[in-house]
Amino acid sequence: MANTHGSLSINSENIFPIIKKWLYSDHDIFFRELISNGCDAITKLKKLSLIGEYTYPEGHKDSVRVVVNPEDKTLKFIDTGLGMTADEVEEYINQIAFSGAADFLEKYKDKANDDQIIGHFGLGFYSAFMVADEVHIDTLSYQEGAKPVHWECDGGTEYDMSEGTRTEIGTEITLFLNEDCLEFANEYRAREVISKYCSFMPVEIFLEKANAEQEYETIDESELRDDDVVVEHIHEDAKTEEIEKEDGTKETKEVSPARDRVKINKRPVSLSDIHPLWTKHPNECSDEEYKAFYRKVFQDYKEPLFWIHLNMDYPFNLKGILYFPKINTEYDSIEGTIKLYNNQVFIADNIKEVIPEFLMLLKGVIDCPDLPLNVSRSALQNDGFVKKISDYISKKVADKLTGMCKTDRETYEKYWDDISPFIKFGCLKDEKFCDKMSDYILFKDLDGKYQTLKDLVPEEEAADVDVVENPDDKQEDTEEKEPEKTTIFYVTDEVQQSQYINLFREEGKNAVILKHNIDAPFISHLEMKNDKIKFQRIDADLTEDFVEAADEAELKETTDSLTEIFRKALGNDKLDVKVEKMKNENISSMITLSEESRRMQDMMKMYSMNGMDLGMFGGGETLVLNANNKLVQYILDHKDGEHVNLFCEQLYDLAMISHQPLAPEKMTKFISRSNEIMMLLAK
Ligand SMILES: Nc1ncnc2c1ncn2[C@@H]1O[C@H](COP(=O)(O)OP(=O)(O)OP(=O)(O)O)[C@@H](O)[C@H]1O
Repeated sequence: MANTHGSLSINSENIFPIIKKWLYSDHDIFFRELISNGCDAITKLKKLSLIGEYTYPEGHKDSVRVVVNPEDKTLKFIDTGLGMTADEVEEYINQIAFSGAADFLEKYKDKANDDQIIGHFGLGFYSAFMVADEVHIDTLSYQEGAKPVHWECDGGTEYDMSEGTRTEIGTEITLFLNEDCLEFANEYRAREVISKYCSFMPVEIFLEKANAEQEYETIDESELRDDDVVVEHIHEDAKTEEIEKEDGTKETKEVSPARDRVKINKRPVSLSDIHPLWTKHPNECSDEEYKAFYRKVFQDYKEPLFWIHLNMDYPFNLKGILYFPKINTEYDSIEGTIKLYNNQVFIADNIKEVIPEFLMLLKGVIDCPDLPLNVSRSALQNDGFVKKISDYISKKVADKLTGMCKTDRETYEKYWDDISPFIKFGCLKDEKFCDKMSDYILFKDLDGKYQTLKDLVPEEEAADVDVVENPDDKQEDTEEKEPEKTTIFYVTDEVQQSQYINLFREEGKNAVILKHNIDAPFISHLEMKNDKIKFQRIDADLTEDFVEAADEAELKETTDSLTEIFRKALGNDKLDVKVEKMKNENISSMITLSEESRRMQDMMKMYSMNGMDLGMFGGGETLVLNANNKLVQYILDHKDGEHVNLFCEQLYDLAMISHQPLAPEKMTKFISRSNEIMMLLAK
């Protein structure tokens, strides 16, 4: 072949400085591009062999070898693929790849940040110039009579091509690293990058260091494989030990038998697992394999709760495994990772255009060969196909969860506390998911029993509820009525709200426990979707079940007196006081705060900045005093008594404590007042 010198067919004077600058943020990506080109070439040759166009030489083994050479500052990528003829180098490298790179730049030159390009697919071979001043290709095509080709380019727009010296079919790409990128010739750095992008590529990948000293390992002769290079056969004699018997005599015992061992050249270990678990059929995978895969990929040594294996061929190809990790109760700290692959080539973590947002709280891998990846993220967002993938994934997750709830309720309940924040978040984010899940959301009650919304609000009851709850409320039929609602009582803190819980229990009533941050927005969402239900925290109001019927006039009089006494004692003339005759006479005082006010306060707290005065959002609480309680009666009868102020303050604080945590200065006062009261007792 005649030596050629040519000019690459692009307009720009020199695209390489642009490529370098452009893709600076993750310029380790050239590893992926070059290794996946090698894998593609190997796959193509395999196909040719399958259709009888090519026969592999004896002992052939597919591999991509990456050879780092820190002394020479080079990096080589050597594959056993189909290679290229001179014409092909001309076409694929000089013309197509360059125009690909030029197209790429043309398309994205106005985009401000490179995050908009998924994985920079389409840049391919020329990504090598992101780190190298000069690149050589040495290739030999599988085609009969093909001559080896040597190609080189020093990062300008000119290349040289001549006959090469390669004798094995395949391609070797040599990068002469520029000074800024010498790190990539470091074995450990190279290993790190290859592990990041190529852990599951479909071809074995071996990393080597040029001129490294040969390492050895010793194995049993029975384990010897054909491709091992034997250095030495070693016969090990049996090992014996002398032991003293009970009667004092000695005996020689064999501790390990004689064996034949072989010293061999250390076997290279592939950096890629060419059959990742997601490519297998779910029936072929054991629980242990799923767990081991999880540990390996996510470096998480806590066991996942369970997993969903996605496996579909139609209408698009998608495989993957989603794990539900064990989380703590604060959903803010859940940090998931969904790794996206395209034909076992890693693309990126957490691409929100493809993976539904709420699923990012999980950990998992998704391989979708049909994804159009050489487009910008904004284009992906508007791509109907991508939306279908995303919908499919969330549908599958809902199916798995509902299926589990139906067929294995016990396990579902066992996991519920861990998975509920995730499911509730999903319901807030994805209407379809919410609709599918709505009958499978569990509510844990005060007895630790799990119930669905249907159990809590049977349909007939919801429809008839006006008869039950509001017998007097027979409005004119013509007027449009608000639908009557069933109230579901809930507890957010079992310790703090224990006084109310006890009241509920005494009356044989139940409540559900909703103590996670996500529950507040979640119940609002449920109320919005279902106009027959209303959630009310257990301390929002005293329901009629807890109080006795009383003479209204008498109660009003008592209320007026107690209001005056308490307002004076607490120095708060806006204090709301309500007096009730409660069935349980041991309760002296309680705080109620209407559901609406409390939710508003909680919301304000959540959105308020640090250091913002929350005092302005306080208030609205009502102090409920029990007219049946002896201490309250004492106060009423001794309003000018010596210690009445002390009692009033203490009663108020005691009521407040079971409603919300006391502010620091109030807590200090409460403690010193308690001491004072004990002192009085001691006298
Ligand atoms: N190691 C290789 N062995 C054989 N052919 C190769 C090799 N590397 C590149 N080629 C040829 O050069 C072409 C251009 O490569 P390049 O990496 O630029 O783009 P691509 O692989 O087609 O697409 P992508 O953008 O997805 O990488 C390839 O399509 C292939 O035909």
